[in-house]
Amino acid sequence: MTQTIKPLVAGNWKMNGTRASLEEFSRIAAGVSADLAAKADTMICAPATLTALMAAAANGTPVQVGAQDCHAKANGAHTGDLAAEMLVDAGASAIIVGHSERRADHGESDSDVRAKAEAAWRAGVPAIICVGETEAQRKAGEEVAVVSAQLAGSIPDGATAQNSIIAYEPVWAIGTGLTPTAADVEAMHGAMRDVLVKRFGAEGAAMRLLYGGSVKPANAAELMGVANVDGALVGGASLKAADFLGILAAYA
Ligand SMILES: O=C[C@H](O)COP(=O)(O)O
Repeated sequence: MTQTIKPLVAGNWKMNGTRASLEEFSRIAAGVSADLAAKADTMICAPATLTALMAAAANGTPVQVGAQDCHAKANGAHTGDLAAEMLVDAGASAIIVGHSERRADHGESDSDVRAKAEAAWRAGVPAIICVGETEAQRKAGEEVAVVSAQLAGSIPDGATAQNSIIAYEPVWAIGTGLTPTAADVEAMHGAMRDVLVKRFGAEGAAMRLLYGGSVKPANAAELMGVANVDGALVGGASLKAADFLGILAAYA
């Protein structure tokens, strides 16, 4: 296990939440004790409409606020899009890029994801770069090859443990209640670590590798205890303080 890496448990609220949901966020923030914060970093990646409000609510708490996507460019005629700089200005301290829902819904390629990761760096925050195979790819035994290719194409040169966090999210495990076995997660995260060390050396060895896909309080301790799993990217269970704090209890 990569014991020296401080884990990160990041929630991804996806397209959920209005101003009324800030109460739930405040319950999350209130539940992260100083003791827990010393053991694991915590973050909620807000919908863009809530970034600034959530960042204000997070002020003085250990919980960071992240964003879920950004445009590759810093400004310009891109109606409806948001630059990384704008999200950081609103209070985001990290930006998810390449989530499988973006790849599927918006046709984002590895090179698009790479450009967005560079945009996050340009804005001064780490990119949370997502990869993961589909069910068909896993059934075909292609999962390591698929994820390795995504890592090669989506992570820019110059990635460090400070500017990049990698999230492995098998597409078939997202929102389904299905998870890979601990042995499957260990095999994948080990393979990812090898790829990262080969390309980035000590920085790759120190990079945080998150697991995402149906992480719940009931399975968090097992999944977070797997070698080379340095935290989680949590979707549905991050919307409820009790569930998110239940996942964090894996680090208590
Ligand atoms: O970004 C989070 C992942 O897509 C996981 O979502 P989930 O926890 O609802 O399965």
